[in-house]
Amino acid sequence: MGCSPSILSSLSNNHNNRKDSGLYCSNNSDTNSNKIDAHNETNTALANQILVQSSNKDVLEKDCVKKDSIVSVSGFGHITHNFTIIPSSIRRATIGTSAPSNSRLGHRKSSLALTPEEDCPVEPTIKLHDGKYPYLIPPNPSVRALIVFYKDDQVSDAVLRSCERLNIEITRAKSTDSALELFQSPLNGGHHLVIVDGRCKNTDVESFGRSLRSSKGSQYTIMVCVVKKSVFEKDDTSILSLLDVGYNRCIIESPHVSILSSELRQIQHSLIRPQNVIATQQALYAALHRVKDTVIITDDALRIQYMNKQAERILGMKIDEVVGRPLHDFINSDASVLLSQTNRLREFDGTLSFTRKVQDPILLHVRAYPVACLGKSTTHLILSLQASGSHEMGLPSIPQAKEPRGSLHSIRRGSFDIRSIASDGLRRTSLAKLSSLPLEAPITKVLSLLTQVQENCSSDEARLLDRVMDFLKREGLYSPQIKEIRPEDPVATDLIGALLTQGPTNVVSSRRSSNESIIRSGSRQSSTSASVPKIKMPTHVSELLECALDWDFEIFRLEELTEKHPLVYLGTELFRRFDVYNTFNCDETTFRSWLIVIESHYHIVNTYHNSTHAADVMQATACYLQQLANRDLKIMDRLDEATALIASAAHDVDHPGRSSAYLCNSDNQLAILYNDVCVLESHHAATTFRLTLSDEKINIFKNLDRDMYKLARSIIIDMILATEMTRHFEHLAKFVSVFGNDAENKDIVIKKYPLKLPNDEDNQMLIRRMLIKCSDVSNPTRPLKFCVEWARRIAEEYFIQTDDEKRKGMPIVMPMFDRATCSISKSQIGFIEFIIQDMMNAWDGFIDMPELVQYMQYNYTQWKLFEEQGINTLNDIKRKQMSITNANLSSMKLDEMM
Ligand SMILES: Nc1ncnc2c1ncn2[C@@H]1O[C@@H]2COP(=O)(O)O[C@H]2[C@H]1O
Repeated sequence: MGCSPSILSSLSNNHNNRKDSGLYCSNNSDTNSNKIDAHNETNTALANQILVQSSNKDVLEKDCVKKDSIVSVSGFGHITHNFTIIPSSIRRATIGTSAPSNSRLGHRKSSLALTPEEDCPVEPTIKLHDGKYPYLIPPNPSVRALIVFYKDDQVSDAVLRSCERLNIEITRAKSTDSALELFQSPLNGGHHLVIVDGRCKNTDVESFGRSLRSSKGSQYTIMVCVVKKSVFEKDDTSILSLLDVGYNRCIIESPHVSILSSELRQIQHSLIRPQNVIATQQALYAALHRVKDTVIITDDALRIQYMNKQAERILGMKIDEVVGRPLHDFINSDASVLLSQTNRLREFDGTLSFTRKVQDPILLHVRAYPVACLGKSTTHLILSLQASGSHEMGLPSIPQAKEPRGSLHSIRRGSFDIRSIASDGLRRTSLAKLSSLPLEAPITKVLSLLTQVQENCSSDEARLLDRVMDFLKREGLYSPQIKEIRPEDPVATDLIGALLTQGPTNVVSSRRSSNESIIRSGSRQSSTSASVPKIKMPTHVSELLECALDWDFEIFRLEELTEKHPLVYLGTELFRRFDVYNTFNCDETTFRSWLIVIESHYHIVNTYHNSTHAADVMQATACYLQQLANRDLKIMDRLDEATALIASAAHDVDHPGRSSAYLCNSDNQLAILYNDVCVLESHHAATTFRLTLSDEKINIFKNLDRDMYKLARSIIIDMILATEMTRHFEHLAKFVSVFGNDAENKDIVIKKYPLKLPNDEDNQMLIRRMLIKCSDVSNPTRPLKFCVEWARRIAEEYFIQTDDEKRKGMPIVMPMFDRATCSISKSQIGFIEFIIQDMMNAWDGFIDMPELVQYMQYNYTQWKLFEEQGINTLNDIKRKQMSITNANLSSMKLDEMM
């Protein structure tokens, strides 16, 4: 005889599930139901991820009681059920609390609530967390059944008693008409289960089934038909017909409660619960369709499965036009990084250009979250997109200074306050003027497109676009986006504010044509005739310099041994080790003379910004270069190495021991010369070239041909300017957006670099900038005794500036850096937290020097300890230094320190 009843019914069940599991939310999902073959479990798990990972999650959580967060979803019956987005915290808190098991009529619980309910017959213990993302608990409401039996007999009695046994809430109907009415009742309809007596010849069970299935909201209802045993025994097609009209299951009549109970239990587990899950997933898609984020979901083969309304708007396409098509069809930039990251279940964060239907391509900031719903490899990719340039949401906000501190020095207030710059009319006129010029910058094009969009959108959307355009009109789209500074931490606020406050400035780009990566010999002969005093390298100095490439190099010992001329000695050694003389086709004497002149232009009286700092930065640079070379990444060519060493040696030359802000406040000539913008770094770069070119004897560039000189010059200038702290977050953000920000990326970098980066001059520039930045502020990542000494030196220099400002009645750039009151420990904690930590993590992720992070973490805990112990002033620090020296902590091995 044909198939067994359960096989037949499960076939039918699959069929119906497929029909009902469209990814669209609508009150009649049937229209769209065949478009997407959604795998129910997969989608449910996927939906969990969406709820959790939506970048609007916070908003959703905050707004959970607002009307906006209630999304109507057609659920069981044609009553529209409210799906309330419950904050995960609340959701978790409700787990395990008991809900009344049989909440009967009147107080009907939402069948789609995301909280589990206690009357689950055999609720398996559900793990809420897989370590990374919480799971969604499938809803398990008490089941409500509509029992349609035309007369009472042993079978109907057994059905009713079985329902009772299983705590199934029953509504009875004695005719198909009244059954339909009950099912469609707004108050009590929309049952999970309908059991129909199919034994009576006179009733048309098929047409009842059809009518019920066409009732709104019946797509999740399980329909069961009780038939005579003989129907199965005869090879008759009536069972198939019943299944085809929408019954999920046909069961054989039985007067035995035990048989029927077990049938019903199976139905509950295998049919009703999955339907609940599908309904919940549907609700999530409904919510997703309305969120303001732009969301696209693909399957593992990167075929688009879903995009929400916002994505439709941005790409100018309807969901029907994209579903099933490869994501590549819509991306017209290199998506290999996205692929490689997400294939490895790592998130991708970057910018890609997307094709649109009619308009020009659009640059979108993409966050891609790979999700593994089944097994361990990616099954879905969730893409959250934002118009590039408006992704300040993802970046921390600028700290708000409590009070303005002097003209240029307070942190820019309310830089995110949005003002409409011009009225609509004005804006259009000026754009019209601009577009009549024979020039067009990409940003002008973007603005004019946005203005066009504004004409056809709602006033809310137009206001939002106004904000977007305001942002786009600002200079420096990557300007500092600073982590919020805790208001109770005034020392950190002061320091970070002073470091990061100043208008951004453009950095010279250093493009190199592909055939220029090898240094050609210059035409002029090297000048060996210069009368440079020979520097004798005393034995103890040369012994010390054997460790010139160790991260715990004794820089202060060198300062002492060389009577405060460490740069000449260390520089000569490092130039030699990196074969810079050959790279520049220039003799050692010229380089040594150059070092002497550069060192002599560092101010010996500065406690921090003196030539020992320059030597320290050069040494850190050399360590990084060596590490890159050791890893054979071919990131830095010989010119890169030489210019990096030169830039770091000269990066603070002629530093006056006062900050740029001080120079601006005091109308210093340098501030006048550089218009208050990037004053010190511009001066260091200019001084480097002025000194070098002023005398052939020290002109280390003299043997480079013109092109090579220009290239070297642009790299050096760019690197020196990159040490300007006001653009710290900009450089970091760009670096992280290309190379990621954690150690997990180390292997990716190794693998991708040789393939992807050598020709990519922009990326090369990011690495060079990051390299010098991480050298410039490497002091918190050095062994503790060096770290403390640098902190003491910078604090002293800050104090001297504050003393000076007070004496001259000038605005005080960092009022907290007053020698009488300042907590040096606090300043170091803030400096590490806000400036150093993220940067060093990202750099270690790229370069693979875990000691940087280990020392940094150790030093950080020590500063915390010092703070607790009340070690704050210079004298306290000096005392502490003595004990550190006695304990000789710096010579401890890292693992002993941890
Ligand atoms: N340990 C530190 N504590 C506080 N500020 C620091 C420390 N190290 C470096 N800095 C600051 O970071 C700045 C980096 O650029 P500069 O060398 O011009 O000036 C530096 C100091 O102002």
